[in-house]
Amino acid sequence: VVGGEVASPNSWPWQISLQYLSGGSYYHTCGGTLIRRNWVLTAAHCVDTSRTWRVVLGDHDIYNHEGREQYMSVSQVYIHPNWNSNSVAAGYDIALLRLSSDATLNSYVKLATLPPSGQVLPHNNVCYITGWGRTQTGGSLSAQLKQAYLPLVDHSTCSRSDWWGSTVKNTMVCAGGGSLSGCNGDSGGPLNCQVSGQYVVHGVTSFVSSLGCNTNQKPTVFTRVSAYSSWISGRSSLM
Ligand SMILES: CC(C)c1ccc(NC(=O)[C@@H]2CCCN2C(=O)[C@H](CCCC[NH3+])NC(=O)C(F)(F)F)cc1
Repeated sequence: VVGGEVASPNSWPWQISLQYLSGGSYYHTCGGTLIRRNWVLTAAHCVDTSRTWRVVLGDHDIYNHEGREQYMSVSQVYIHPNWNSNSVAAGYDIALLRLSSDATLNSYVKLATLPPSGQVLPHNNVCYITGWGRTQTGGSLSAQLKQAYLPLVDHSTCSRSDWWGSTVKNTMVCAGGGSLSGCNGDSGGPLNCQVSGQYVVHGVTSFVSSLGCNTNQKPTVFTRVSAYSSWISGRSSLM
């Protein structure tokens, strides 16, 4: 997350850290969202390599054990069947992880609210991106979970030729576009949008400009969760 601030600990209790095993240690690579006690929503591009994954729930500082964490192993990875790793512009950048056991829900770990199928929010809707991603283009990951206010950008604006043009599809959501943005390592995490006073996870962080995370008129682009409701509910038996 470029700009914004460190979140109050566990204030986004559905945010998870997706980590992979390498040389006996686990490393943060992506974010994700807890949607059922044993299901996590993330980005396909996060998990399209075969690795040993773990999901950390209730985390704040990814480099320090603070006692609220739950470390979950992943029993199955379901990448959207239409995902093509050579074409993030085609969309389908969404995946579900089945956890080997159920999360314990408490004040630090809660299930996200997902939008109704097809819901598209208005331009400038209040949204926050959260994640442990780089804090500057080419910078390092954030130790503590960060949040940044990214107003929603409607499709007509986001698909303007001097914005993302035809790269952005209707199955995506744009937010920000100024000096605040997501950045590498925020992938797969939630775009938390305020709807009737409640935060709803409307996006899965997908891509930013390769010219720089907070490139003007290149908002952070998210997979639109409401475009994949039936796939999510069908796969995670979520009705
Ligand atoms: C569709 C095409 C024009 C296109 C648009 C944007 C990009 N962006 C990028 O490649 C930048 C540079 C580092 C990773 N990255 C990204 O945007 C990666 C996803 C890459 C998926 C493709 N392999 N996503 C993130 O960094 C983010 F924002 F989700 F945290 C690449 C291609």
